[in-house]
Amino acid sequence: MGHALGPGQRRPCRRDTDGSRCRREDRLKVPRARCASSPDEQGWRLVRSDDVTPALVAGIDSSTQATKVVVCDAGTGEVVREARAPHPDGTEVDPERWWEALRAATSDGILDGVSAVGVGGQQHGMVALDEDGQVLRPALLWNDTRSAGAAGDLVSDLGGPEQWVDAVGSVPVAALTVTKLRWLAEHEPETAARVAEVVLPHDWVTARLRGADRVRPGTARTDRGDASGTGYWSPHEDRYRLDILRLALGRDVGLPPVVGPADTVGEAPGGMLVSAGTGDNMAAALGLGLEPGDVVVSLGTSGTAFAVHDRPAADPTGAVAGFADASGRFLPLVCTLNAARVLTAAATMLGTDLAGLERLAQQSAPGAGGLVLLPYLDGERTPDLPFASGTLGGLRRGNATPENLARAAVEGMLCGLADGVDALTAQGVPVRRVLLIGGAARSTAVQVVAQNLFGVPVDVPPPGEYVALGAARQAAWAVAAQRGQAELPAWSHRPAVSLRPDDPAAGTRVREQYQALRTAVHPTTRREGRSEPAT
Ligand SMILES: Nc1ncnc2c1ncn2[C@@H]1O[C@H](COP(=O)(O)OP(=O)(O)O)[C@@H](O)[C@H]1O
Ligand SMILES: O=C(CO)[C@@H](O)[C@H](O)COP(=O)(O)O
Repeated sequence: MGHALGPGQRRPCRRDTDGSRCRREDRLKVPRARCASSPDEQGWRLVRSDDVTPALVAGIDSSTQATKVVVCDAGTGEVVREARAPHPDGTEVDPERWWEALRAATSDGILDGVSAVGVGGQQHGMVALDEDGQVLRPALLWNDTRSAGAAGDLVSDLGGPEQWVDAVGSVPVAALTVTKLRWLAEHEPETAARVAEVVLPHDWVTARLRGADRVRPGTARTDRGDASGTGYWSPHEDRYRLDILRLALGRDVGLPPVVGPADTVGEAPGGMLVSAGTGDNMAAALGLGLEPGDVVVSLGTSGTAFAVHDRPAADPTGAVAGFADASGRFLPLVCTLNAARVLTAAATMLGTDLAGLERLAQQSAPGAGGLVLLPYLDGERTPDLPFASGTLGGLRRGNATPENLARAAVEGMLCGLADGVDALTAQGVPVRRVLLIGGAARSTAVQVVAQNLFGVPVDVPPPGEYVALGAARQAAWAVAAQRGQAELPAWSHRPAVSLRPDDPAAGTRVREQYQALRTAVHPTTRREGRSEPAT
């Protein structure tokens, strides 16, 4: 990687080349790897402030579709460099591809001069390692629904949804790691028998950042946020539920220890500190600096609605997952399987691109002339319909236009998340504004529809990689903690575009027609559709 100095190598600082002398009063302390001048007694190297301004931290978002990297000023959070590289499509992937994407994104030296790095990763993915740290099979990702049957079985095995909520805060669906382990035990027993340790995508990438060519059992670390998405770690008890791991896999295997939010888990070969990292939604919460009353609606590969809350969620309907956050609190979250890629699919159907879809959608009216799309194109997680497909309802000769189809796609994607925000409200989460982020939040058509759909003001922060930003903020926190500062560094935020509802009745009508079609097509949800459709 561009940043990686070999063991013992040091990058020269400017003092070495310009021969100037440090004055005591303008010295800063920076980690050892940043500068080749003499160490002081604490092992920090003293360098002139203009040599290290700004002190830099990096955040990595290893998400479903891509790896994104931001490098920030550690003091303010201002992004100074960015890069990205794509991941392969699919619902299972060899973790090596994530590492290759990270190498590609950082190959031009974007991490040069960075003092600490953190990783936010797609949640739930099952990375199964053998006793040598070799990956045993491609990681099964959060959006792989083949473990839906295992999820249903596990719910029954423990005694029902309430028992799951009591144990781990969430009712298992195919997304959760615990169901993937049960699936592995049932469908690939020989592989299951060789598993020595199970880690999550961010745990794996973080361990690789520390320089190892493989992730040997016992070396990876995780955090509360990502651990809470496994289904075998309890957010309210702060501990693994090994009985549940056994229920899924039939035996014990190694799991990464859960470290604290501001902990450092090691150093990269060039000397960068590596922070604990977390799940991507938890990282986004850090990147946005959420306040009580803020609910994030993120429109990436997944759609998520979540908030930072002071107590764990407990929703036996399974709509709200009772996750932990990356700061020591909780992160009640609703996730849909179909978000930004609904728009891509609709654009393909219309023979256009995202810009074309955007134009068409804005030429239609709220309600799309009665055309409604249930956008369950990849099955759905919330509601729990893993093998459902999309449904276009209300189609008439008079409304069969490209404009209405484009609008119905945007409305359908957002209605599922508006239902998600309602589910958070039902859990006692205060909802005073929605923060709209993720790739599809860049779309003006999405913003126009969102404005009246949530019943509260919608703020659209400037386009940015908030997962990576949050991971970088965690890295800055780890650096601060090493200096004895306990608080999460305060970072400034650029102002959001604020959208006030101007026709809430229109939003209500859009949601009502969506709910009517959903009820007609899927009258029950929770236990329905768990069997794969006949082919
Ligand atoms: N202007 C836009 N309008 C609609 N969708 C967009 C736009 N820009 C990006 N996207 C979509 O956003 C998605 C990527 O969003 P992102 O939040 O980065 O996802 P992830 O974190 O899952 O990788 C892609 O599916 C892309 O097509
Ligand atoms: O499963 C969830 C949340 O529970 C997803 O949100 C994944 O964490 C993937 O995120 P993106 O790639 O869509 O950002």
